[in-house]
Amino acid sequence: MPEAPTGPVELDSERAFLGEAQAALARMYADVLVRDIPVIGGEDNDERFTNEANQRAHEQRTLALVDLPDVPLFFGRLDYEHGTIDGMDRIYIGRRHVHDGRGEPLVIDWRAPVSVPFYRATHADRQRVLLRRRYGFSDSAELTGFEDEPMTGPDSHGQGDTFLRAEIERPRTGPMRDIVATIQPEQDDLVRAPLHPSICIQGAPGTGKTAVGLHRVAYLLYTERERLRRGGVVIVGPNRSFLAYIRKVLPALGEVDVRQITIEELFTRPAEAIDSPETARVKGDGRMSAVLVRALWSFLGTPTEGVLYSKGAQRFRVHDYQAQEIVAALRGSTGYAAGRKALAQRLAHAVLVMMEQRGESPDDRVQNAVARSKPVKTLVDSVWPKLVAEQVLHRILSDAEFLAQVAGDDLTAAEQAALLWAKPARGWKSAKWSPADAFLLDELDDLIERRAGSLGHLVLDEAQDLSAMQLRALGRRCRTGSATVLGDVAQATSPWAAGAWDRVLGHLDKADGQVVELNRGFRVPEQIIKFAARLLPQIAPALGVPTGVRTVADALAVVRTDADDLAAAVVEACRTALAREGSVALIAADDQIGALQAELVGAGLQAGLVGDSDDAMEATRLVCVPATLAKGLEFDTVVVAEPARIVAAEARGLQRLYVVLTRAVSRLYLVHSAPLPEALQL
Ligand SMILES: Nc1ncnc2c1ncn2[C@@H]1O[C@H](COP(=O)(O)OP(=O)(O)OP(=O)(O)O)[C@@H](O)[C@H]1O
Repeated sequence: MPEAPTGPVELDSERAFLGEAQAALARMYADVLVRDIPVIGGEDNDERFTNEANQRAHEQRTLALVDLPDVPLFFGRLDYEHGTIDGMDRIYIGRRHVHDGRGEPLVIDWRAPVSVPFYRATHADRQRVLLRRRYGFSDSAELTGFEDEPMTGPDSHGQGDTFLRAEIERPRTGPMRDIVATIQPEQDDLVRAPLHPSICIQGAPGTGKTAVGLHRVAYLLYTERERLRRGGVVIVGPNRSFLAYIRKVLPALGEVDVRQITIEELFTRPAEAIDSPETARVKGDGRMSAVLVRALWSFLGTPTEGVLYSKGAQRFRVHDYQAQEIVAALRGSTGYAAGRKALAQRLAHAVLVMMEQRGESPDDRVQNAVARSKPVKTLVDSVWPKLVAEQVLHRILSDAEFLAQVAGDDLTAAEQAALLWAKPARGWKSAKWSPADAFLLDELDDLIERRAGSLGHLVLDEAQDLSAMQLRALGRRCRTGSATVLGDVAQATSPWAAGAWDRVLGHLDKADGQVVELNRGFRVPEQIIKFAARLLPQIAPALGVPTGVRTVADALAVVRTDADDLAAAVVEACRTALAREGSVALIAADDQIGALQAELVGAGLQAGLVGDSDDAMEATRLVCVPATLAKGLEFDTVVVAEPARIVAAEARGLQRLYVVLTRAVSRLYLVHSAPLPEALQL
């Protein structure tokens, strides 16, 4: 943060206030620790559940009040016109609410309505604010200065920008930081957007999508805590390295109860087989949903015999044509399992009607007994067999004739061929399922027995990579909740990506969601983003060129070497990068990164490998990143080795390169021996 032009006396008094607030937070923490947790006597399920919930709430409240050593308690101040807010002309704004024990607030939560002008007030619309003050802190959260922006005098443009720039360029040392002190107005709009409808944010690299998504979660938990507590909030990210990178943002904002997981972790079936990219693409395609419906319902037969039910000497016959009518009426009008139950009940009901016609007055218990009787069960089992999802999918993937019949016009012959197993498992129980199969099975599970899907809010980061079938599965878990969808179509690297955002929202079953765009790039300096954007006409021609909010001197350097000298040039570039402050990454194709890491270590540099452990990015200042794990990450300086090899590694290699080139906050060194992709040649 810039050293602010402030008088030492005032700075001292601000420091004293910070000390007071810290002492107050410590008291709040101590109060919660000693507070008794209510315990209800008894051991039945309800009581145990309530006791556990109370215990959990207490633990979370305690955790939320821990004073994190490197997170300042407040970052801003607003001086209001007298009388604007009850009893307070000045508020300190921080990550959480701190009070003095007598009900007087010392620090106001950034999410409270009175804090909004900190982010939104302008000279043209100052919202009764007289002065906006921003504080600077050292890495150990020591108050080092402040900068004032009087809102009444002449407009001193750019003070906020100086702060923003300093905050972005503050050297990175570990996981992602929150941006609560410098949220920009266009970001604030999205952070504070209501829970419904869902929103979808398309944004170029570094426009703050992830940051906005996380702050939005914190905001929604503040405004809708009760509603969201019931269903829960889940953040779905592309891989463990990314989740490790963002894991500290919400706790720093006082929110410790949000699950952050990969999509595979949300679905519990272990993946034991691997699909080719083309097979995975077809399995992920939204057209598969119609194929699954047809496949499932094709297991239904037509009754050729009716039911003969005997009670004592009496016989009751439901004719085959009656059974056929019942099956036809039920087919497609209910879930599969519910239809099976309903068939048994309707057949029993037909028997009951006959009993009544013969003068009996049977009740519900009789109907249930008939529904469970052998003749009814025999018909139901043969016509509407009990099924599990695996049985249906096993048949689709192993029986070419069956697949052709249920594929209808939805899949081409080549697509059907891509789906079929080369060596089908003998039975469904011994089949090995791939990651893409998990979503087909999930959809079949739901077609068989519809699930509730009660998540309160779902955040999907890097959503451009999700397939239609993945999105449908996610949407099913959040039927009544809402979603925040974050992504960039230019960064779609998966062969199964679902496509345009309105389609993504449709697959999620949130077609009323609003698509908004962020286009000010905060992370990447202008020179680098312009360079990377030369790939856009090939990878995402519909997108405009993003803008960078900063330029950095010597941001981009391209080094050409012979193939034999590549490793040495990479080591050299990493050494140069390490001479500056902040984090450094070497990014290379997955099949090259290991060898380059060995070269770095051989040259005496400490370099961990992202993907090896959750804390790889904190363990060493220089890390090696396989290109496929770079998404969503950022580093002060990035060295990219051999871009052509990154491009050649996969079908959407140019998109992957675009991701890789846009990871740098300050500097990008490109080291290559093979020619650069044509669009990047200088
Ligand atoms: N308002 C802001 N104030 C300070 N830093 C910001 C702001 N907005 C974004 N940043 C910073 O810019 C960087 C990029 O943000 P983020 O990772 O959220 O972008 P993204 O749009 O998700 O990028 P990508 O598409 O590459 O994943 C982060 O370091 C973030 O902290």
